[in-house]
Amino acid sequence: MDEFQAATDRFLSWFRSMGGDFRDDLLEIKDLRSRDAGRGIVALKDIPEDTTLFTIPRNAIINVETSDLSGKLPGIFDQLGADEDEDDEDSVRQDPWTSLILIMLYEYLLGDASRWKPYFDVLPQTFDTPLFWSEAELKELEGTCLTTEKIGKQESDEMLKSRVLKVVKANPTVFYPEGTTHLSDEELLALAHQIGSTVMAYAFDLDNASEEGDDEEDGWVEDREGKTMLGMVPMADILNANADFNAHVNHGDSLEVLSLRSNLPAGTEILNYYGPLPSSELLRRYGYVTLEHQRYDVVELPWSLVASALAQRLNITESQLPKLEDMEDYFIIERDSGDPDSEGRLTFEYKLREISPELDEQLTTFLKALKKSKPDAFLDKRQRVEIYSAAIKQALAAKLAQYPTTISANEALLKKADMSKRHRMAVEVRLGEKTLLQEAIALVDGEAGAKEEEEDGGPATKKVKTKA
Ligand SMILES: C[S@@+](CC[C@H](N)C(=O)[O-])C[C@H]1O[C@@H](n2cnc3c(N)ncnc32)[C@H](O)[C@@H]1O
Repeated sequence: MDEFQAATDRFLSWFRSMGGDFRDDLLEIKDLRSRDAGRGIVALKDIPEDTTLFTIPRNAIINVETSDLSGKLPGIFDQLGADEDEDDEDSVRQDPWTSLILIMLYEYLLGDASRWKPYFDVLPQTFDTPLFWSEAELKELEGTCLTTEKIGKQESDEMLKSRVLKVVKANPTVFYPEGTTHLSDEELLALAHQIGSTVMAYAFDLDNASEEGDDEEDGWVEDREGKTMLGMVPMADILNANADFNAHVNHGDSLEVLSLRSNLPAGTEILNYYGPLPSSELLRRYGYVTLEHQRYDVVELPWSLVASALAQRLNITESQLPKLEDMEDYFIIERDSGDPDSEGRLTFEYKLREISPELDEQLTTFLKALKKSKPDAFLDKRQRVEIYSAAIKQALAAKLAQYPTTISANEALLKKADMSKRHRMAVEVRLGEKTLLQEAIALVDGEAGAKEEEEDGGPATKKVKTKA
């Protein structure tokens, strides 16, 4: 038996010793590394709807309530969520994130003495999230929503140093068991990143036991800025996830994972749901992409591209364009993708129905202001409509040109067998965004034609609103 399987077996016995229930008559934890999916849980038999697949007692969860660290450093966790005290130089403000990272660091450094050691042995040590990509790998994401700022390496370095490392270094006797070697700053930061990334991809937002029945978002962390309690939930986090999913986590006295579908055939992977995330965000948080998430892809169109297209169309310099208050810098373009059905299936026919209501509003206001400040900028409504469509189309084309390769080059790349996982994922993110941009250009062309007909007194196409 290889070490991977041995670690899985130790984890399963430990899970049971903590009071966890796992239906091994129905399920198995499988090695899915051949398809880059780590461990996952697969049905051994056909499973009917609403079957409880496994149950996790709350004492098996790692969080502020179960780890001894909160008893050892009460001051740190008592002020969870409180505002930073500017006058107190020693005060280090913690949020649900940083407190869970501290707790995980503490338990990890305890080694064999941690109650959760067999669980740590099945958690990952390497990640494919862009935070860990080389400069050359990151270059493949050029043009996409995953900007350096969004990936946030510098920001997370600073956050970990000021809130996590500071606490560890101030309390060495708490974090380092007797006789263990203290880590250098560099080693500690690397470990904090590893743990931070585990929390990002594995932690659950824990509903309070008393709020039973409130199962919105299946308990997965959705609002990472919020003040809710985060926890690591062994076994529930062995589940992989997709936009098309078939299981659901119920938060009660214990956490229960239930099947969602009227029938889950033997051999099916049990899948959780991380929410309607675009490929870029799935990659940023979890380090993978899937075909099913592509419907949720988004593009960020900068206003600067629209403004420079306008200036070019009107034959004026950008500095001659009006300056309005409260201008948006970016506009999100996304399809109307609907929601998965009650069994987690993607039955809704997704479609791009409008470019962006916010861009429409800003551009319309902008063109009105332009007409006021430069009455000869365009003659009539028809010309304004033409300029409106042409500027958006030109901005979309300019955005399309910001990606390193064309759609056909991307498609050819994806047919190559020898691409690295990270390169392939970057190409898929790029391709998804470019496909959406092409749909957007086609939509503008269609709408421009319809508007011209409307101006000429012909039939008008009714604009359909996208989801709220
Ligand atoms: C909560 S864990 C799931 C268990 C994980 N497979 C493991 O072996 O520990 C989330 C991580 O699993 C992987 N993952 C989840 N769903 C996946 C999927 N549908 N395809 C590929 N990898 C997936 C990603 O690496 C993600 O960061």
